[in-house]
Amino acid sequence: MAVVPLRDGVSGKSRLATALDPRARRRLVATLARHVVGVLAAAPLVDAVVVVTADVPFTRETLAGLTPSGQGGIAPVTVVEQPADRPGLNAAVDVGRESAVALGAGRLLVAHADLPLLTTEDVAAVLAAGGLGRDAVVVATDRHDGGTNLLLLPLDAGVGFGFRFGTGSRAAHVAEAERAGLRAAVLHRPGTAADLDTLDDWAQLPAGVRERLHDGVGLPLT
Ligand SMILES: Nc1nc2c(ncn2[C@@H]2O[C@H](COP(=O)(O)OP(=O)(O)OP(=O)(O)O)[C@@H](O)[C@H]2O)c(=O)[nH]1
Ligand SMILES: C=C(OP(=O)(O)O)C(=O)O
Repeated sequence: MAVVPLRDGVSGKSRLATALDPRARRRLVATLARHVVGVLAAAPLVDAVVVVTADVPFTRETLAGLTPSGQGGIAPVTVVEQPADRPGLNAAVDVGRESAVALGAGRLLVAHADLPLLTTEDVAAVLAAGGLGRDAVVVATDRHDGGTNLLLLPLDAGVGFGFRFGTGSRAAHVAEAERAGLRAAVLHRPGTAADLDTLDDWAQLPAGVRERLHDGVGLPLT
C-alpha cells in the first residue's frame, strides 16, 4: 500500500514563497500531488493509495477524478485526515502506517507529493529494490543524496521502525533500519530523486516538465 503525506493548501512549499504567491503555491502543490498520486495508483503492485492530510477539502479537490470512480487510477485512492493533535510529517506517515496495518498490507511505500518526474517504472524499481524476500527497507534519496523522497518498509518485520523524515533523513532511515534488524537499500534514480522544493530544484527540471508545470503556476521558464 502507498501513503502520500500532503501538508495542506496553504502552508506547503514555503521555500518557494519568495517566487510564488499563496494561490500559485497552492496550484503547484495540487498539480504535483495529482501527478504523484496518479502514478502510484497506476503502478503495478500498488493496490491502494492513502493520502494523509490535515486539509481534507483541499486534498479531495486536488484528487477529484483520480478517485476510484474516476478514470485516472487503477488502485483506489482514499483521503485520511491527520488529527490536529498529531501534527508534522512523521506523524502523518505514522497515521498512514496505521491505515496500512488495518488493511492488512504487507509493505508500506511512502512517497512525497512533490516528485514531478516520478513514473510507474520508478515505483516498480523501488518495490524491486525491496528484494525477493520483501525484507529490505528502501530509501530513495533526493538529488542531494541527503533526504528521503520515497521509503519502502516491510510492515511485519518493521514494526519498531521510526520515521525520520526531515534534514538528513537518508542516513537516519538507514540507521533506523539497522536498529530494527532490517536490511537497507539506498536507491538513486532521476525520477525518484527530483523533488521540487526550491528555485534551484525548479531550474534542474527538464524544460518540457517546466513548461507543463508553468501553466497556471507562473514560475520562470528559464
Ligand atoms: N500530512 C502532512 N504532510 C506533510 C507535512 N509536512 C510536509 N508534508 C508533506 O511531506 C512531503 C515533503 O514535504 P516537504 O518537502 O518537507 O515540505 P513542503 O511543504 O513540500 O515544502 P516546504 O514548505 O518548503 O518545506 C510533501 O508531500 C508534503 O506535502 C505535515 O505536517 N503533514
Ligand atoms: C522531508 C524531507 O526532505 P524535504 O523537506 O527537503 O523534502 C526528507 O528528505 O526527509
